[in-house]
Amino acid sequence: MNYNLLNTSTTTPKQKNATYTALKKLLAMMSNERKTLIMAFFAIIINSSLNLVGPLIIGHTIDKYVQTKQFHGVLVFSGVLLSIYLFAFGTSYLQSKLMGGFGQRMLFQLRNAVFNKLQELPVAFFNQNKAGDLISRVNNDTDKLNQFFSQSLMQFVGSLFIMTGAGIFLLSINFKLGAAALCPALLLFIFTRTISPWVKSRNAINMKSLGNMSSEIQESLNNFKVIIAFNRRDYFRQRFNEANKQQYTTAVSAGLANNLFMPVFSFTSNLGQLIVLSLGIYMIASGAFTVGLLISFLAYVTNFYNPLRQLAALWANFQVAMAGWDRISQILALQNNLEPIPDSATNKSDSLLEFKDVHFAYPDGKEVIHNINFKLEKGKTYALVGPTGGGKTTTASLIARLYDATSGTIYLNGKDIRSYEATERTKKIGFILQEPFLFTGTIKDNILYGNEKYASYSNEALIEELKQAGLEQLLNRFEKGLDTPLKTGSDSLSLGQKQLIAFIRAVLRNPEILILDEATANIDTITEQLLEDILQRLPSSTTRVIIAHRLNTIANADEIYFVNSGQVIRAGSLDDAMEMLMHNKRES
Ligand SMILES: Nc1ncnc2c1ncn2[C@@H]1O[C@H](COP(=O)(O)OP(=O)(O)OP(=O)(O)O)[C@@H](O)[C@H]1O
Repeated sequence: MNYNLLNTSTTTPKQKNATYTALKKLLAMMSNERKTLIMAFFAIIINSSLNLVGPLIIGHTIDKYVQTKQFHGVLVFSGVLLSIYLFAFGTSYLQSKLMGGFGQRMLFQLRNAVFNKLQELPVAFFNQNKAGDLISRVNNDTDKLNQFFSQSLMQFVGSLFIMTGAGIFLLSINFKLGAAALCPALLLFIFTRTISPWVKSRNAINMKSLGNMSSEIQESLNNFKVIIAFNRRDYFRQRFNEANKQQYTTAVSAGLANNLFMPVFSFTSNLGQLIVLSLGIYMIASGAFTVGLLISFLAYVTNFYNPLRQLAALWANFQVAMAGWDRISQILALQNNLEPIPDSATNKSDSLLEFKDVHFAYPDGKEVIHNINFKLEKGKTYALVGPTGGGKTTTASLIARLYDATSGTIYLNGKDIRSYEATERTKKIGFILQEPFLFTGTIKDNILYGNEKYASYSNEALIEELKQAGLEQLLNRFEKGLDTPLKTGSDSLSLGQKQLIAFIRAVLRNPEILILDEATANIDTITEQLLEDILQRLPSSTTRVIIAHRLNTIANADEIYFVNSGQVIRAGSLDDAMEMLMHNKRES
């Protein structure tokens, strides 16, 4: 499955209905907000109606009371107008409050939905996408939608309402003149429909480049030590400058596209007035129309085109929001291709773990594992040795089902490894990675990560368990023991210390298969010996898979596999493995 979001744009012109489909999906997510939306809708309709009657009352007051100097009537209608304006203020406030709350709840829900989806996706997804771009989608793109919904949607509805009212008045006073006045609006409609996909694509490109810029910032912040050590500040400054420049260009282009609506809408409004004026004067001259009617007609044309002009700005916001939604829905539409599948009854294996005719290629790369076959038995220790880039980590990743084989089958306890639920599989297989990742929290939080069995244990009870497994000596190396605070990305711990915590975490889970991928590479020889003793004390049924470059670490292995150029060969003894490594070195 292709997880590369930048190669799966949903904004191609081919997908004509993409906006509407996206909108429908978005509204479906908001189904529990129906009551709020209906209330806000009525508030804006009442507000718009009040705004429509205002001028009528003013006209009526002038004609009936001002011209006849009946000041009592003027006073009464001023009071009526004041009440109307106060009521309009109330409905406008209510609408803003409802939609502001709705926007924030939607933002909260959307960010949760996108983040939860990210948690579900497999390693291949994260290999193919940059963290900076993903952060931009979770933060910026969701906010574009919030802005549209909290600020623009109901204005959109209100403007549409006033415009429709004015349009009906125009057509009912004089159909022919009304139709002529509305003609430019038809042209405008065609123009908007034609240009909208282009405007949306400008906005999509702009958001993509914003994501790209976030990736640049993220990369340089993550690797600041290397940048400083190699004095590459200029290089990153230049890369950031380029990304920023590109962002500037795409933002200008999107801004121009968004702002194109406004002058075009103003022009059509003026065109409408001009048509009414010229035709109206002609009709007055031929006796078919009156001056009074022409004045009210012009007022309605203004009432029709003014909200239309406002709609232009709102339409641009809508395009920005839809481009954002496209980018969000790309993530939401992804499926984890590592979901459990039904187990096929054939070709069962009698080993603890078996690779049968396994081939593997990374999603966007060439094949790196070629037709490998090997078995792991219960309780034995296996070593994977071989040159850098030979395929050891990839083989281990396949055992842990971080990826699925491109072809062939991997059996765990005789069942296709793909048929296990993730919780069951991760309980059986423990993996200590080359670069262990620790979360913000304490050592206790980190070693109990994903371990339900000990989640409710007190420190004392947990220390007792650690003692049983021989792990307490490792914990004692940290001043505050279980309560030692850790910070993500902080350098308060050495790599070796991090490896120790990852080791305790994996061993405490008591997995059936424990994979150590260069897990002791940064640990001193004495501590390494201690780890070796702990490994020896694991239950006799535990199978160990050790990947190591230092051959002394695999001296106790029952079986050694030589992994080179995507092939896994049984190496025999440690001496044979050494010979294979030396031979490989001489050849390369
Ligand atoms: N995420 C990835 N995407 C594409 N190719 C990858 C990825 N990870 C590894 N590879 C490629 O797969 C091949 C095997 O890599 P692997 O990490 O399995 O080797 P290794 O034997 O563990 O190396 P080392 O001893 O350096 O850890 C290499 O050619 C590498 O370039």
